[in-house]
Amino acid sequence: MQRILVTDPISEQGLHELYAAGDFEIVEKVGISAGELVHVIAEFDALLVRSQTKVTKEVILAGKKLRVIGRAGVGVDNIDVRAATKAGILVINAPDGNTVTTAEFTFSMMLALARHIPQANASLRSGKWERTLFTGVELRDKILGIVGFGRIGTEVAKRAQVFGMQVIAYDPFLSVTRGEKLGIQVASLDETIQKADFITVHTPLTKDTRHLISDKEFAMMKRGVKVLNCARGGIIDEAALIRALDEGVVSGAALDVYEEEPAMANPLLSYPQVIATPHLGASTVEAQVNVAVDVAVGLIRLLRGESYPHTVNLPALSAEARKKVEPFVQLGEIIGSMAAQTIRGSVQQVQIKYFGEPITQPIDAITRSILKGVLTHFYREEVHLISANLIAEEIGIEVIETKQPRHATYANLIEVQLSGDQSKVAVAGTVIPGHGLHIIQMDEYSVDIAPSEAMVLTWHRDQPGMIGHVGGILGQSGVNIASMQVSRQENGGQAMMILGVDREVDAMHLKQIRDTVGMDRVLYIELPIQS
Ligand SMILES: NC(=O)C1=CN([C@@H]2O[C@H](COP(=O)(O)OP(=O)(O)OC[C@H]3O[C@@H](n4cnc5c(N)ncnc54)[C@H](O)[C@@H]3O)[C@@H](O)[C@H]2O)C=CC1
Ligand SMILES: O=C(O)C(=O)COP(=O)(O)O
Repeated sequence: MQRILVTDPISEQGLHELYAAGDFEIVEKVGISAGELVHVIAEFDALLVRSQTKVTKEVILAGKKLRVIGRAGVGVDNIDVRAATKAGILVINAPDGNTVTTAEFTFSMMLALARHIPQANASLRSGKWERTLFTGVELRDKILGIVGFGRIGTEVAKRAQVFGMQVIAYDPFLSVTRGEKLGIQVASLDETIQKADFITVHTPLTKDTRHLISDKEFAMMKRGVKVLNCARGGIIDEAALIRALDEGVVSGAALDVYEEEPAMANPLLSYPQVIATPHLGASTVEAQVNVAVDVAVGLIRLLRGESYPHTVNLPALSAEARKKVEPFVQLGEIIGSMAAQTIRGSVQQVQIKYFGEPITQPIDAITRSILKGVLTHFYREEVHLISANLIAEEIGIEVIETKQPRHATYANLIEVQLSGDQSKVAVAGTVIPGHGLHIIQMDEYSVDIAPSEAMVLTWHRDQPGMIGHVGGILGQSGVNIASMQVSRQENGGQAMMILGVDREVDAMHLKQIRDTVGMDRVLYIELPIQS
């Protein structure tokens, strides 16, 4: 039975999905220490977290059976996604379930900031009646700068417009056309923060967004600006924010997230102009049910070998798309593997040429599979579809893809050309409906053979008796020949033979074949054929 470990508080409904599935063992260890997590993770197939659990490289390396990490929420910055990718572990999240909740929360913070509600509440409770001290500002006619215009940024903008605010936004993926449609101004980061009266950030925390708002940016802002961070601690540089508060550039800040959480001793908490909450953005009953159910369903589906749309480190495919692309994915791995096993020396470049039907498919899936086929032969650790691109990048293999709508002869064709320090090799294959996968080109040789798990390849002189001789040696070794193709460049010139065999050919008999007069090269290869 597959085992799922839950280490953060997940709504009952989400847990119910997991228990009700019936085919998993669920272990709840909320609040587990980092050390204990590293210790126990080896026993689990899946891990379910929110933002408290730090899924570090150590946890991932210790998770020998781990296949999926589920994040009940959006941000995955508490998970070492790169390490998970390299280990072939899928990371999934639940990005839709808490969008409105977090946008409503951000808006509540903006109103609270504009009207000093938390400070006034604390003042009255301490026995004071301070009406003039807490004079606020209207949101109407103010400019709201939104940095990061994804799901949450968009929902915040809609609410701001209803309050009569003008919205200006910066997001590298936000087009002017979309901005016009939504009635907002699309601008650069600098222009956004220069013009705004309120600035709110809604990007993920990445190496590019860490300290996106720092001293240089605060220096550009209007004096008296109010800033909000209900996205991730670290997008706004906290030390720079302190300086901006001290200098009076920032007149108020609303923070839900911190560079270090829990934020027990954060100096920003001592500033009366700062209102602060303990990472509550997604904490509504509704959002917690949504994200927990979404990610629980995702874990169940993926552990059962089905698909889930919100995969962080592997493009998601619908069941229908998967079915269509599957034959090309299989073909890709086979020809990648065949090319890798036939090249002499190392591989520096993988050139993939797609013709016809594959270009209408999610090609990333085929390319990953080709790389898996190539790298499995060279790389010391297991290569997965999830890790293939990253491993190729890390070991410095250049990957070039070209796409042609048509091929002169075949309705679909994939060619993989490997170039290395010593040689080059090209293998091409096609999928023939009703007849499966066919290898149709091996370097300059045209062939037509269905790939099989075990194959013998020979390069030799085209001369009488070669086929019989090789067949005889294989027969003596007890290896049955299941299929065969011979191809030559010219009569009496260079030729090659590809044989599908029923089992492995031992070294002694391979040497006998190799020693045949006129034989240049002999290889026994094994291909990743899926039954
Ligand atoms: N306080 C809380 O409890 C919650 C916080 N969050 C945080 O909010 C973030 C955003 O969530 P969603 O809107 O759902 O994600 P999203 O992926 O829909 O939107 C993020 C946007 O940021 C943009 N972006 C990325 N890099 C950027 C850059 N350098 N400059 C400007 N824009 C950039 C992206 O293009 C994207 O449009 C999450 O990553 C998470 O960290 C999310 C939910 C709850
Ligand atoms: O979904 C997100 O990114 C959040 O920040 C929510 O975090 P949480 O699940 O409440 O710890």
